Amino acid sequence: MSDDSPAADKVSLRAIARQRRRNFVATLDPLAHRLAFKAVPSPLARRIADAGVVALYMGLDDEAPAQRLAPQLQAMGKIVALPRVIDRLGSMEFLAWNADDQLFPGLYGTSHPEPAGGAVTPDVIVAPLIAFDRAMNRLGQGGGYYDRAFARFPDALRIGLAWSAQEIDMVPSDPWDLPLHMVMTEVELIEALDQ
Ligand SMILES: Nc1nc2c(c(=O)[nH]1)N(C=O)[C@@H](CNc1ccc(C(=O)N[C@@H](CCC(=O)O)C(=O)O)cc1)CN2
Ligand SMILES: Nc1ncnc2c1ncn2[C@@H]1O[C@H](COP(=O)(O)OP(=O)(O)OP(=O)(O)O)[C@@H](O)[C@H]1O
Repeated sequence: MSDDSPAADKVSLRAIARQRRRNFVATLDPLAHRLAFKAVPSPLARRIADAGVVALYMGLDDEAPAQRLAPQLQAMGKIVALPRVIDRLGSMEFLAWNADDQLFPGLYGTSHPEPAGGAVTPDVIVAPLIAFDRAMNRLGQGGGYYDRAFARFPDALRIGLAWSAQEIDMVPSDPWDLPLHMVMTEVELIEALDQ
């Protein structure tokens, strides 16, 4: 693989973008951090009006804390789900979750709801990311978990959640990468132009 392949680009971009995210979160005003990502903006609420199941994720480290959207989504009548990593090869399922349900430790330091309830089909997938661009490309952890979930649930609305500092000029795109429909940051909601 040559050094200018998208894969090599992605590896170096991940390191740069993770560092930028870390610096941004470390210097963010604590009150601004505490208030971020708590409310579902009205254009998003309208867009997901007919959705039954919304998949969030439990924010790790400096990730945008998607779980904070859960109470409002539940008040809107949505079933909230969280991912469970099934193996180290990229398989993941989504499990229904109430904000007060216990979580269990999973792979890669993640935590997930009790699997006995069975997997659900998401109408909306809120995805973590390392970086995004205005063309709605998403750079993830590199495990291909969300790429595969997007491919498996092609009708789901794909929403990236990120701190504004995670925007970069261009995320290299591979053939399997599906663009996001929306990106929500602590300051704006970005919608794909063609949807
Ligand atoms: N909060 C949160 N939950 C999530 C994800 C995520 O990015 N954030 N995932 C998003 O996919 C899924 C799996 N999580 C992952 C988390 C970390 C790595 C990781 O650190 N990968 C290494 C390389 C692989 C390895 O260590 O074997 C790396 O990027 O250096 C991979 C997947 C499901 N749940
Ligand atoms: N739909 C798919 N089916 C099978 N493999 C896939 C699919 N999408 C991506 N992959 C594989 O996943 C790997 C990681 O892809 P990539 O570097 O784009 O991850 P990412 O989008 O940054 O990470 P993630 O989706 O986990 O957050 C690649 O090796 C790719 O071949």
